[in-house]
Amino acid sequence: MARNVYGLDLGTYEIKIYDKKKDEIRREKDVIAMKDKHYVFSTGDSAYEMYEKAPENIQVVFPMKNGVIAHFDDMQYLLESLLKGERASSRCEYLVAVPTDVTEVEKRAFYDLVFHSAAKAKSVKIVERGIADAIGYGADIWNEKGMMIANFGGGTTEISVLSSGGIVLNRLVKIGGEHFDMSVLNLVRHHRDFLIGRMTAERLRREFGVFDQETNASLTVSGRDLVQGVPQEKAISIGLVRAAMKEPLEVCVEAIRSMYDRTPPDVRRGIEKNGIYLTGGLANLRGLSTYLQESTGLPVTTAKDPELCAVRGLKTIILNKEFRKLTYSMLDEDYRWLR
Ligand SMILES: Nc1ncnc2c1ncn2[C@@H]1O[C@H](COP(=O)(O)OP(=O)(O)OP(=O)(O)O)[C@@H](O)[C@H]1O
Repeated sequence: MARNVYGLDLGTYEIKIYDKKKDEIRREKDVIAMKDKHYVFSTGDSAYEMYEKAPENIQVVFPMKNGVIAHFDDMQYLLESLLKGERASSRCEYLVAVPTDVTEVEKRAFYDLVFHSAAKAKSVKIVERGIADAIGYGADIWNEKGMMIANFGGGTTEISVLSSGGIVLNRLVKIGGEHFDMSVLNLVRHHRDFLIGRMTAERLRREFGVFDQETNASLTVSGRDLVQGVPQEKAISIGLVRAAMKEPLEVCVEAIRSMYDRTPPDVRRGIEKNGIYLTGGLANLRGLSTYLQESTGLPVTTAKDPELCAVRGLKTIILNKEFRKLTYSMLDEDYRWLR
């Protein structure tokens, strides 16, 4: 049987898989629900639906934390269940996008995860996620002499400066959608004595965004009044949500600024011309590009379906031989030299 090739973008919030044989991209929440800490109850989107609603004996676990694998066994189970049907068939090839600014051990964990999840993996190749993102964005990575990609994801913000097909600078900031949501949740609790769930905080963040829009808008959400201790509905103002997002946003902007300052002058000229390319699901956040443009003074453009940029890049690499040299195996003797 002909072997299949998969492209894997294992995100903190969502797993995206490109299946070459079917020529389709699948996505599933990176979540697993365990019953009594031992038995898998559900995985992916259905497990995410249970978050904050499940009975006490069901624990909803997020196997990735800040862009790296935090619960190896859970992640392995999740990946196997997403790739089920393939284990018994022919030996498959895998191309995995990994963040650059992580330790060797964390990077190796991605490799081991895929190699041991799919029993018959013929090969597992790695590509830096910043590169996959740039290719998925549609950038001419071989000839472009300077570009900056900022991937705003669920648990991280990865900023990469690329030139002539390689990464010049990269930084993984451990702030993503979940930190914005926790910040909203905490501010609402302190200012209104009102406890909301993380999913409600996400809803508020998505609704209000970070820029534009009328300033006296509000959204009524359910939660628990901490003074009376009873469930209630309260209107949460846009001002409170925006105030909560200010601090994490500023950390990301500061990281972009400092990377830009460290960029070599010739590469900088390219960034001045092209501006910043925004990718990752959080790039959908209303007003984010305008906010970044105003605070960095650089032009900013958002990718189409920004959360799928990296996996689209994996697809392009898999389908085009010329991109293969951007990938490497962690088994290569000269792996360290390659970095
Ligand atoms: N339309 C939208 N508006 C606002 N936020 C959104 C929207 N769509 C997705 N998001 C947010 O994007 C984040 C997920 O993005 P993405 O799928 O790129 O993350 P990930 O790749 O799983 O995480 P990471 O890259 O940090 O490992 C979530 O926090 C989600 O709330």
